[in-house]
Amino acid sequence: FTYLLHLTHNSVINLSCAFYDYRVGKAALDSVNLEGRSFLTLKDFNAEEIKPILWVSADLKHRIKHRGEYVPLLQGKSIAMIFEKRSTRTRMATETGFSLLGGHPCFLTPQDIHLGVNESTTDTARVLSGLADVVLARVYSHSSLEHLDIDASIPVINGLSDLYHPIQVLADLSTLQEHYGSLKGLTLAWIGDGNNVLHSFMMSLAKLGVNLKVATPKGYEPDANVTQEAQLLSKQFGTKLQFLMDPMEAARHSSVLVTDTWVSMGQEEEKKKRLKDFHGYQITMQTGSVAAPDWTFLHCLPRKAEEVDDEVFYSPRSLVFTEAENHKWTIMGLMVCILTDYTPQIPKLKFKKNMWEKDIKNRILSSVCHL
Ligand SMILES: NC(=O)OP(=O)(O)O
Repeated sequence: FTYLLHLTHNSVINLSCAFYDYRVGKAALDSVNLEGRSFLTLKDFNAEEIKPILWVSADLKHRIKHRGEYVPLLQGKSIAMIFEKRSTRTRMATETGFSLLGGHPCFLTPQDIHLGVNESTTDTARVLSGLADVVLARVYSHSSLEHLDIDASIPVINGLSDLYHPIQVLADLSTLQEHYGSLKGLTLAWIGDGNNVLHSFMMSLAKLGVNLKVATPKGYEPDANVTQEAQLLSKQFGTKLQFLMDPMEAARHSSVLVTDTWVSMGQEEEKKKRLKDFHGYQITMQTGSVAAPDWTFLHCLPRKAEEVDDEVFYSPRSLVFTEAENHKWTIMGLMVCILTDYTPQIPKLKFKKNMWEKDIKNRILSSVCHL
């Protein structure tokens, strides 16, 4: 019942947000120009650059999915998609999204191209720069992306590296923006491995006013340099950042519970040890029982039951399938931002709640508590 009230409340707030800020038009995007930019890490993007990507993504979702419009913004453009590793979501999201916007995607695995076999990264980067408009690459080592980016004259997008997974976090931010109507003030609890997705959260959340609590087993903490950078960001933007070992402590009063695989691609040999080390980190309804009343669950997928049980994973709290779909709209939004000078048609998104909205929420919560 409490959750239903929250859903109703959020719908009212989202509706009000939709009519709140109507500064539509080129002026709103003019100060930010992302054309020609590479997207290797959210570390390189400030809040005023992240927000337009989310806005354009929401706009494309609205125009194409809800209004059924044809929006061929990428007509005549091609993307080279280099995948050193498997993918379901990123591949499908990029291929179908790029095509939907009128562009041409080319999927390239190490079996299809000379890169890494008999052609250098430098030469491949220069050749692709003449044949495509953008490269998206999923690589083992982040340095491969940096190398590609130095030698390519077209934008390079990180489709996942050992250090960051920024396009995943764009999908997650857009999912939370859709669900909560704003991001500022939320607390996200990361429970699990200190991996590339967490690193991308650490490089972006503070800039958007989101607090972060991280619970990892000993030995699985995030990268030390990323941690240092995140601590500086949290200080700069006045958000809370905590590193813990206790999953329940991380979940306490948090709005968003997030986990990911305990065994990433390339770590299969460590599986037995990892399953043992992560014992007690599974997200269940008991974890949720100490979270904020309107808590939700995210997982970038693919998911294993040891990380989150079925009860949470398939519950209304779980936003995972919207999150997977939003991978497509946010990749499309990103591509449009870096390849065109498009201006969204929907009202600018609102990333911060008004005081009166907070007041309504508090009143609803307190009346529920008195029932
Ligand atoms: N979340 C994610 O990146 O999924 P894929 O590995 O299927 O692309």
